[in-house]
Amino acid sequence: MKRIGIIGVGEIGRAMVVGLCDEVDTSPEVFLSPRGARTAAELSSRYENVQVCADNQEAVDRSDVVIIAVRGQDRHEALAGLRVDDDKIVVNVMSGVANDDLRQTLGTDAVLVRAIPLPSVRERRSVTVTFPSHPVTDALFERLGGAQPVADEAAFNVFSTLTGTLTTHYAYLAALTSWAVGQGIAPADADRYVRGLFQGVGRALSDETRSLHQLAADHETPKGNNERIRTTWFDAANSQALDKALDGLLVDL
Ligand SMILES: NC(=O)C1=CN([C@@H]2O[C@H](COP(=O)(O)OP(=O)(O)OC[C@H]3O[C@@H](n4cnc5c(N)ncnc54)[C@H](OP(=O)(O)O)[C@@H]3O)[C@@H](O)[C@H]2O)C=CC1
Repeated sequence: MKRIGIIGVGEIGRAMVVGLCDEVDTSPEVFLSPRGARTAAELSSRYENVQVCADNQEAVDRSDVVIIAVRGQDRHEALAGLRVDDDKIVVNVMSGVANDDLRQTLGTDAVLVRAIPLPSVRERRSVTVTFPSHPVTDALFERLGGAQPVADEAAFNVFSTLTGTLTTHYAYLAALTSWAVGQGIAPADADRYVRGLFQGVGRALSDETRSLHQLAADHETPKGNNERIRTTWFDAANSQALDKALDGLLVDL
């Protein structure tokens, strides 16, 4: 396994380190940038193969694969003046930052791979979309739950748009809970019930022999309660509003 540097040790940087290092037989050497100092210190004390570097350049120099995981707006400050030799492999996880843009900032001919790791890489349970496919980065993300290379950056952006819907899903569950509380149900009871309900739904998703439409149909009695809510709330107007929001995000990526 290659030596891995991480520039930007926040939520996603931490999730990747934990996924790579926690309870595995062999883990790579990991070199962290110093910012996000508390998280970096915690990770280096937890895993003996993880070290915090004096600066971003040292993290790059000691690594074969460099993961750029700062917020997009911080990239110029984080990367300005950084020397990235052409034999490195750079993984760009910054949402909305194209590889051409990053190449200009870094001024390198190194291989650049975009990736969308999600927080569940922490448990090695998340499939990570990548572009372009590269054997080293595909192997890296296989260790974290799977790699799904896509054909071009346009397809990458479609998947990136899909990842923008995650917190809406949680907010939907919170809205259902609030509605029940409004009907007089104790908050803890409503919360526990909604979580359990949708954990069951989540587990059913792992049955890939059934299409999503089939799964919906299997949960629905004709003219029953589920059909009623689906057709009265997730109606054509609501569905079009969702498409419009997704189209808008895709255009802006
Ligand atoms: N969170 C997610 O689910 C996902 C995030 N991403 C992408 O990953 C990137 C990071 O997101 P996330 O982890 O949530 O963000 P965080 O804000 O949690 O982490 C960003 C980290 O970058 C550090 N940083 C800021 N400036 C510098 C610098 N000059 N040099 C080195 N490190 C620096 C920050 O340090 P400090 O705390 O000291 O400011 C912080 O630790 C974003 O571009 C985002 O689009 C991609 C997929 C999913």
